[in-house]
Order: sequence, then structure tokens, then C-alpha cells
Amino acid sequence: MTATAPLFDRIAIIGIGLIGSSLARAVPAYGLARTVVCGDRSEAACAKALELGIVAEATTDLEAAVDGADLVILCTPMGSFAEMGERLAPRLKPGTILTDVGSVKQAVLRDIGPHVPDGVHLIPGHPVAGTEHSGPEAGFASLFNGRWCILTPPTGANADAVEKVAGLWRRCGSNVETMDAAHHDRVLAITSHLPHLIAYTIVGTASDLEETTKSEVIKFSAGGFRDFTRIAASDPVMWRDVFLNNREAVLETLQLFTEDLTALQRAIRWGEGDRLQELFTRTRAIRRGIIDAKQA
Ligand SMILES: NC(=O)C1=CN([C@@H]2O[C@H](COP(=O)(O)OP(=O)(O)OC[C@H]3O[C@@H](n4cnc5c(N)ncnc54)[C@H](O)[C@@H]3O)[C@@H](O)[C@H]2O)C=CC1
Ligand SMILES: O=C(O)C(=O)Cc1ccc(O)cc1
Repeated sequence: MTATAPLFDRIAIIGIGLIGSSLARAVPAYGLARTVVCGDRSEAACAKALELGIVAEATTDLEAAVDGADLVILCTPMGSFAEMGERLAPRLKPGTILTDVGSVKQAVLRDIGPHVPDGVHLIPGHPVAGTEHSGPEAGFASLFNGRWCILTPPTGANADAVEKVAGLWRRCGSNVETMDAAHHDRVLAITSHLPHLIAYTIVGTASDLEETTKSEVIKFSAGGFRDFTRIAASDPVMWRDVFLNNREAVLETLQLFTEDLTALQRAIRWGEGDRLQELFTRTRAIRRGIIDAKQA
């Protein structure tokens, strides 16, 4: 029991994986709603969610899952959002809030926006918190604690609905910021999407090495490479969909990155130590700035 009244009556989570199941666990932990139910196309995921006792009901019938919910949270991979928009949005009653946790935000307005009936409030969101694990067993209630959650309400969005979604994330311990979806996608391209692409690439490159070298890569893998392998273990379907749905911003950022990498390649070739040291000094200061900001 929590002292404060629940924010919602019935939350329907669609997709009970890492993020969905973390939210389901957060519902009783932070008094988010009276009831939480889930819909997931995977029977195994539904069965696991019931077995874990993190939802009151679980069904593969997604339309039934959203029935009677005052908040619907889409927690499936981005590639399923067009289907979610078509199937689920038209069934929602006026006053219902529809939100999501997708890592790309313009695509939500594109894929779901056109299907949202009058009176239903679409308030896209993105908790900037996660792990490399997937599925209902991987979630935990404190995942969002002390992390950012970015909301990208479309122009003219209902202010009360925005505040209710912001309130939900604040109760989970998140800091909430609101911004335009296009800006979100550009910022996340460099801070999250490109780092994942680099990790996938370097681990792929290492695994393409000849057999003897490959076993040594594993044997001697020090901090740097190990950190990349953690990120490169992230869900393949989810990340495929992130890159396909944030194509422009990722390609633009990748172009800048490639140019900078080529400049470094030149510096190494021509023995320009000062140039290398200057960059590494600057990046060390950035890391220290991030750590200081966290501790402040
Ligand atoms: N993994 C992470 O670190 C973070 C992920 N996100 C976003 O959260 C969303 C979910 O990611 P995770 O929880 O990591 O994924 P996950 O793979 O752990 O869970 C996804 C769930 O959705 C279900 N699902 C997939 N397609 C479906 C469909 N068409 N209909 C119904 N159910 C379907 C799957 O069966 C699975 O249970 C993604 O959109 C991702 O961009 C946001 C922040 C962090
Ligand atoms: O595990 C990590 O390092 C992450 O970067 C988690 C993550 C993945 C995707 C997001 O949209 C937000 C956060």
C-alpha cells in the first residue's frame, strides 16, 4: 500500500519485455495504478508475467488487453508500432491516454498519430534507461530511478494528459524533460544509437578475425572490449528497428563520425601525437563532467 492515491485506474502494458515488465513491477512499487494488465503476442511472455505475479491479467489478444484501460503503454519494438496504431488506437475511448517507450520518437507520430481517435491523448515518451537484457524476467522496478524520461507531445497535446504521463515517470524516480520529437531523434542518434552501432561493428569485426586471433580476443579482452560486448549483446530486433526508424539522424551523425575517424587515422599515420593527445584530453574532461553532473 502506498500513501498517495494511484495515478491511474487500469494500466495496459503492450509488450511485457524488459521495459514493459519493469513498468509492471513499478506499478505496485510506486502506486501508479489500481490494476496493471498486459498484452503480448508471445504466449510464453504472457505466461511468465502471470507466473511472476507482475500483472493481474495477461493475454495475447491485444485488443482485449487495452479494453477499459485509462492508460495504454506500448512497450513493443518500434517496427510493430504501425500495427499497434492500426489495431489498438481506434478501440480506445475518449479520455484514454496512449503513450509508448520507443527509442525513436518521430516514428511514433508517423505510425500511430493518424489512427488516434478524437479525445484520445497520444503522449509519446522515452525512458532513457535500459540494459542489454530482454524479456519479462529481465525487468526490475527501480530501472527508471534517477534516469531521464523524455516526452515528445505533439503540438496542441492536452496539457493535463502530458502532466499525468510526466507524473507517472516522476513516481518511478525519473527526471522528466519535454522536447520536440525531431530534436529527440537527433540527440539520441549521437548519445545512444551511434554508440550501439559502433559496439555492434567492433564486436563484429573482432569475430571476423582469423580463428587464432579470435580466441585471443576473448581470452585477453580487457575493459574496453568487454564494455563493447555488453552493448553489442542488446536485443537484435529492437535495435534493427531503432536504426530503420531513425535513419536520417543516424546517417547524418554517422557521416560526422566517419570524417572524425578518418582524421584520427591520418593523425596516427603521420605521427601527429599532439592531435591525438589533444582529443583524448578533451574527451577525458567530458567523461569527468558527466560523472560530476551525476554526483551533483
Ligand atoms: N531495451 C532497452 O534498453 C530500452 C528499450 N526501449 C524501447 O522499449 C521497447 C521495448 O524494448 P524491450 O523491453 O527492451 O524489448 P523486449 O524484447 O524485452 O520486449 C518486447 C516484448 O514485445 C513483444 N512483442 C514484440 N512484437 C510484438 C507485437 N507485434 N505484438 C505484441 N507483442 C509484441 C515481445 O514478445 C516481447 O515480450 C522498444 O521500442 C525499445 O526501443 C526504451 C528504452 C530502453
Ligand atoms: O544498456 C545500455 O547501455 C543502454 O544504452 C540502454 C538503453 C537502450 C535504448 C534506449 O533507448 C535507452 C537506453
